[in-house]
Amino acid sequence: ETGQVTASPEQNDSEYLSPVTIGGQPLTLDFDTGSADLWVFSNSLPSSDSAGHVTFDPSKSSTFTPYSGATWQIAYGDGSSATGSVGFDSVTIGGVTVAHQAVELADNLSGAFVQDTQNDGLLGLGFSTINTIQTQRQKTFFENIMPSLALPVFTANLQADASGTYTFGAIDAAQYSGPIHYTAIDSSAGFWQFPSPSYTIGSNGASVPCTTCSPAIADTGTSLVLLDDDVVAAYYAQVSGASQDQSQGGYVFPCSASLPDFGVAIGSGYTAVLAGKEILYEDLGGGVCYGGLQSNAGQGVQIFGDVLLRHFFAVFDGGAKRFGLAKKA
Ligand SMILES: C[C@H]1CC[C@H](NC(=O)Cn2ccnc2)CC1
Repeated sequence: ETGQVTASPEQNDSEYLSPVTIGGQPLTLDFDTGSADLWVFSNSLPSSDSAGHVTFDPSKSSTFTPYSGATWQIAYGDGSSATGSVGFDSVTIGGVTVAHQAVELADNLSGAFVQDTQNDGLLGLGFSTINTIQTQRQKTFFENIMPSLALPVFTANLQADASGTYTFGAIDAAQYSGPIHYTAIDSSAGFWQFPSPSYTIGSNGASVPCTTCSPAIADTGTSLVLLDDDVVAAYYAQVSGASQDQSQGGYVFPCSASLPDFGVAIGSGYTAVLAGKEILYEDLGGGVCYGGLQSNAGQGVQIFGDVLLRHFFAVFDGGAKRFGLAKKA
């Protein structure tokens, strides 16, 4: 079987939200390849937290079964967090159903989630080695559905300021053109992780090999591209007027600045290039703009988020354990 759903951007394309049905109840979730928990706003949240959100009410689902005693707690790279209880229910995405999916019910969450009222929770598409359910971690939707899919894959075709697509079980030829450039992934840390041994700056920028470059992860749940400090410093050294602004939390530059192209190696065979204008992430006002490339704060992994992914067709191959990028159709 195969399934397909829309991926609708929030402001600044900061995240993408997709429709999911849980126990017959429709919710809108952020599909996140950088984590492995499926959690939802639930009716056990105080109304001050759930106001404006759609909440899942297990008592209204005829197929929900509690996982008594199980708990979960997650913290994300942006400092947001959530905790709660667990049950199992039927989860359907684009017509594809997992009958007994672990569904994590939030009964406490951080302010960032409360304020983001279009988001009713997250659906992790990473590997279940990093699922946070205790005392027995549970599989992701993709791991559960994989054996039933025509192909053991899902693809992400995110768009800039427009609705895109997640597809499960097929690599839709209508969504890309030319070759898919694959790299093997190492899932041992729970991520779609691969080496990124070089980068390029400028339109005919020579490839700069970096033996010390941290491995990269493909992370649909992160808005920006978060790079090793020396790489991001090398980029903004080429942007006149750029500076690190602690109050804005990263590199800013005059909105009128000329931005060089930037390319990152996807494994050792392919460099994914972003046009300079795609590095302008947000206009902060007063002629100051915030960059889409920022530091990973020495996390030892480079995080290739939506600023990169939305310019390509991305293939997450769970069967062959590989990740690929292609030009969009
Ligand atoms: C080391 C990496 C750090 C960044 C992590 N990504 C996220 O936290 C994405 N996310 C989801 C909700 N809010 C943010 C992935 C691991």
